Amino acid sequence: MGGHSNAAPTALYDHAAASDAGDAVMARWLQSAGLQHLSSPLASTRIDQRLFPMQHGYGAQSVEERQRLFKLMRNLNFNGESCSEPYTPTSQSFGGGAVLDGFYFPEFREDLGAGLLDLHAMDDTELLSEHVISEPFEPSSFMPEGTTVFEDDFNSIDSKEREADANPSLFLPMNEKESNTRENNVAKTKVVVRKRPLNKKELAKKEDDVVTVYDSAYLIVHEPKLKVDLTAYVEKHEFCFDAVLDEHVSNDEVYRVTVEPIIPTIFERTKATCFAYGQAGSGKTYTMQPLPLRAAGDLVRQLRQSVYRNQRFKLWLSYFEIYGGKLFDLLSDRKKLCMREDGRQQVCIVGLQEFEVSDVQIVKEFIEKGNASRSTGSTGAN
Ligand SMILES: Nc1ncnc2c1ncn2[C@@H]1O[C@H](COP(=O)(O)OP(=O)(O)OP(=O)(O)O)[C@@H](O)[C@H]1O
Repeated sequence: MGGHSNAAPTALYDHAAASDAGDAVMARWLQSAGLQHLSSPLASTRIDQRLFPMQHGYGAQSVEERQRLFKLMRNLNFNGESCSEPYTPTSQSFGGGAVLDGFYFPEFREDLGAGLLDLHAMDDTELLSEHVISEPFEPSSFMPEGTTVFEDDFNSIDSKEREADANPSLFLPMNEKESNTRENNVAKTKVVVRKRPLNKKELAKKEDDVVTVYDSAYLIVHEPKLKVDLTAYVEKHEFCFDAVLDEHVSNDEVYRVTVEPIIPTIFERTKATCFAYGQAGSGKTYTMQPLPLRAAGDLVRQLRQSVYRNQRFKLWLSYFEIYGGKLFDLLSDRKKLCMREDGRQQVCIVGLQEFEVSDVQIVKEFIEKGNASRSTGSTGAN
């Protein structure tokens, strides 16, 4: 419990004194983020009113001010969370760059904790993290030209940080924290959507093509709807992905956009996974089936390069199916296997047959053997 431990903390808590001290703390707290002009109206109101400046159009007005206030309040929540002590004015610390380090105000916490303003639920991206730099993400084309979300954020960095940024010796190279943050912002998942053409059945029924692809990254779903007076109208829903492939794109192009770019990463001891998701008949099998063989071709080619041959890299193949909640080895007469987690939380399939392969033709034979053992069924959709 530390230095503030006592048997009845609430009995020792002086509301009036804490309120005055709280106002002073509040003023310094706001000042630390350059929001001192908000402190006087806040100081004269009750704490629960302080929590709603944004909802009531009172207090922080500009986007920048709101972001700063949100950041401050979020810090408050984080710092308060680890502490269960009653408020003690003398223990406040405002040292260093941490805004409100050690600040803890039970009344404030209670109101925050009521779920009215769940700061933990907010995503960093919404708040424009201070260390996010526009790389490696491309600016969204939905943003008006010249808009830089980071500009606001840069302005919100306090003057000390700006001084540091202006000094090239401090600014370059990036410190470890910044470089880690930047690395963490690199997308590790790529989502690619493939539109399949209308099938014979859909064409025969003269069904509408409700998906339009544009710019290889966006699609619009046209949803037919009825107004209350039964007039028909179409609602458009726009979605953006890492890539969107239209109905004219070949399986080769799918490979080039999805799997080919991750082949080199495997040789850097990275795990790579490619999976398809979609409703029955949407084209998962059609899309996925050619990929492993194409990937094997590239992998075998890479393995033959002297740099990897010398490192004794090898290619192993296994093929299993999870069907009806059970796991079957497709290269071992559909032998039923168990999936377990080892002491290091690594998922293992106990007894799964693995074959070393060094030739694409052998890979092809294994894939064909496995395909023949797969469970298939048909539905109205496929
Ligand atoms: N891009 C495409 N171009 C041409 N035909 C396609 C395309 N995608 C899918 N098809 C055809 O649509 C039908 C359904 O595709 P597929 O079997 O791959 O769907 P699925 O998502 O695997 O279905 P299920 O989940 O039921 O197994 C197949 O006849 C397939 O040949």
